[in-house]
Amino acid sequence: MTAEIIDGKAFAAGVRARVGEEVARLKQGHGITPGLAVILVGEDPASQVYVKNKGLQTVEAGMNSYEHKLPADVSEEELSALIERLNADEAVHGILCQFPVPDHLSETEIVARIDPAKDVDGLHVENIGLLASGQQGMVPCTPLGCLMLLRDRLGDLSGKEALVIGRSNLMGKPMGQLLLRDSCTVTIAHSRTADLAAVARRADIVVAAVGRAQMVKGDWLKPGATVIDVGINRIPAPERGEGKTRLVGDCDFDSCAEVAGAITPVPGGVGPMTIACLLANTLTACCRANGLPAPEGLTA
Ligand SMILES: NC(=O)C1=CN([C@@H]2O[C@H](COP(=O)(O)OP(=O)(O)OC[C@H]3O[C@@H](n4cnc5c(N)ncnc54)[C@H](OP(=O)(O)O)[C@@H]3O)[C@@H](O)[C@H]2O)C=CC1
Ligand SMILES: Nc1nc(=O)c2c([nH]1)NC[C@@H]1CN(c3ccc(C(=O)N[C@@H](CCC(=O)O)C(=O)O)cc3)C=[N+]21
Repeated sequence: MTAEIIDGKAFAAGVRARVGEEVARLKQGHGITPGLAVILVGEDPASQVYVKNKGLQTVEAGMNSYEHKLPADVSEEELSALIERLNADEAVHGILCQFPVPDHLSETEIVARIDPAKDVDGLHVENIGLLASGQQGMVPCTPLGCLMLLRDRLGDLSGKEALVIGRSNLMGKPMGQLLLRDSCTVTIAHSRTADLAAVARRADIVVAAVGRAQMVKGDWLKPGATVIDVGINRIPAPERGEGKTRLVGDCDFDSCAEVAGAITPVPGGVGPMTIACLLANTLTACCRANGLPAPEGLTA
């Protein structure tokens, strides 16, 4: 069997277009423009690229983008003061602090200071609690993007055996919650899981969020399984020239594509969906802040 390639890049473009239409409607009907503030601490080159892309796509969707670049040695007090200002700013509906941050700052503390209603990353304990208890909050962007791709391919997910590999707060845990909410039978695996290959062989859905290049092999999969590869790993690519690198996922794409029914590529799979869902979450937050119904199909 040769898997269908799930085109996350094209799907994400569709989500962004839909967000753009809803933003235009908000502007016309209510005179409101959603705004997203992104905070970048330090000068990590990969983070700079992501933040730039987020800003460009935010503006493309018709929303306001506010970038706050802080020096790597910014104090916790200064960062907190900025978050307080953004919490109070009515033009700002979403706030994201790009991670990782330098070691002297605490990601937990940063997230705790963001107004939960503006927490478009869905990382605040209030949003985690709302998701875990089946209530409406902000859902983390990457799991939301994965869920959209799965629903699009499989329709109703109820009764499916789903395996999430990885238990991080950012990815594995919320992904498990979302799949449970859609009535999958969910297994969350991690570094202590015994015989991961045997667990994977039962799964109709495999979401890999491990951070280990090409770890999941084709012979671990149930034939026809749907595979969502969240991993973004840069590995040496001497075939492209000396010192060159390329991006690969957590799945060994070639062997997995022989067995899976469908699989997301890296790049061009989950990554673009993350940014599209960030825009969708900002729109959702803006609607809720203004007492308007959030557009359907753009949240979980
Ligand atoms: N496409 C996108 O938009 C995004 C991509 N990513 C990518 O997704 C990947 C995961 O990210 P994140 O969740 O933040 O990573 P973390 O490092 O926070 O979590 C990794 C998880 O994988 C588990 N793990 C590690 N090794 C193994 C193993 N050998 N077998 C089984 N499980 C293992 C760990 O288990 P334990 O808890 O036991 O240590 C941990 O729960 C990364 O490649 C990251 O770059 C992340 C966010 C967004
Ligand atoms: N507060 C916070 N929230 C995040 O959601 C967050 C973060 N910090 N820090 C870093 C991770 C990683 N992340 C990605 C987003 C887009 C792509 C993406 O667009 N990837 C492209 C390729 C990009 C490239 O070529 O480098 C793709 O997969 O096709 C990847 C990874 C969001 N993260």
